[in-house]
Amino acid sequence: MTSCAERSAPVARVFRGTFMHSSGSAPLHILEDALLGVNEQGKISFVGAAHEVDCLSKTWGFSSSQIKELGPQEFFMPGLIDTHIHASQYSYTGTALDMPLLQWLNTYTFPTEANYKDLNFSKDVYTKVVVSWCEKFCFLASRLHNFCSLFFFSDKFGQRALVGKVCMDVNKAVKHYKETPEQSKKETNRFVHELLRRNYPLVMPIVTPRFAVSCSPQLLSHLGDIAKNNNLHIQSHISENKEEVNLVKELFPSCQSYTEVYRKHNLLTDKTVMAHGCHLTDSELKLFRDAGAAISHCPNSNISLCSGMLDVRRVLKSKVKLGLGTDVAGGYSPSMLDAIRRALDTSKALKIKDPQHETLSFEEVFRLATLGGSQALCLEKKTGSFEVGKDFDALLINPLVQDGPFDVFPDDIVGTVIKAEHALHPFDSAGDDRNIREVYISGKRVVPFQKSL
Ligand SMILES: Nc1nc2[nH]cnc2c(=O)[nH]1
Ligand SMILES: [Zn+2]
Repeated sequence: MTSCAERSAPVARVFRGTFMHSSGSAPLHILEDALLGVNEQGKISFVGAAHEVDCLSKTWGFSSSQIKELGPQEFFMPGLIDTHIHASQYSYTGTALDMPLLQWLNTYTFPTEANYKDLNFSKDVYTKVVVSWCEKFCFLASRLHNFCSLFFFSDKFGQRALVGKVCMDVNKAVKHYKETPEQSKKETNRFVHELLRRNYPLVMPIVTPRFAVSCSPQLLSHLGDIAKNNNLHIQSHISENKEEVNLVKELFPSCQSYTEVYRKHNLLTDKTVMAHGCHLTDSELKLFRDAGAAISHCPNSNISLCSGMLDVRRVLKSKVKLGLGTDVAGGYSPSMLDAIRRALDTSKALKIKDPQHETLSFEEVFRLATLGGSQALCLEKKTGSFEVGKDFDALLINPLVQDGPFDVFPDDIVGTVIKAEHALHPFDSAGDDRNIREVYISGKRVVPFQKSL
């Protein structure tokens, strides 16, 4: 909480109610009857107790009529951060999950993604993607063609996003769906510079080699150079399935491990997030930790494609940064609430296999979906929790919404700190969009949508 005395810029919004968020020291903090101020730049100016209202209003120059009061059962939580999702696979979400990874890519993914050459098709899908995913801040992995419309729509709808152009120059199954290393380098440079030139406040480029199987060493080197020269984020896939791991060993015989392939090409940095990592060895986890690179845990996809089960406890003990991802369409749900549930399920399945396994707590998974995601994307100074100076990225949750997905009995959730926690559990376990009354990104309310958008 901030003291009453430190004032910088005037506040634009003040909220009073319950706030739930995480920190490095505790997976869940519940601030009851708190006041939170947001300045005109969308940053959190102060977090204080409601009984300090007189002092805070004098310091920050707001009147009591400006305070927006939450209902007794409502609470704010940080926005859910999806650290890995394929915008271009949105059109077949929930279908075609009957094959293991490499066959699935060849049979469904590559032919579908090749259709994005059609500008109308790509615009149609990308608008729906950004609108339907607005309950969280996405991290969108785009593909070879027409990716520019994706960052345009992200900006238009006030979405925070890292947008990548998928790069691949090896594709034996769908031969027309690939580029040469030179084309891929040129297009990535064009994409990066166009996006940087537009200077969108919340949309940034991310360098995206698809994965080592579909990239030549030459292409990996080009992409590593682009990321390094422009200090960019990097995303890819790693050690998702055992067949893929063995194939990478064959394709890159001079590298000690899959992780080494990326490290050698300057693609393992503190701004790297790699999806999956189910089969990483201890020495690979050490490479991740040393580089400050992160893993995106995508449990729905890992189960749906029978890829493996990531031992999150082991990753956390190795001090590797970790967030959650939906990995649509390998994962069949674009909801981060689903990712939370599947992460808990996977942790429990590991316990069934090995009774010594220490399952993740509900609160730990909540932290992975919020603060963990911001750390994985190297955005923890900007978002992920309600700290002064961070952007106000938040969901306003009403567990008692009429005709909602579950019943909560008001007497159970109003009152003490222990009881307030009981509002979060049913939302995370059984809630859905109906419970998300409002979404704020960088202080701006983006849901419900404004008609002018
Ligand atoms: N789940 C998943 N894994 C991949 N590995 C390489 N490409 C992909 C993809 O599109 N989805
Ligand atoms: Zn993926």
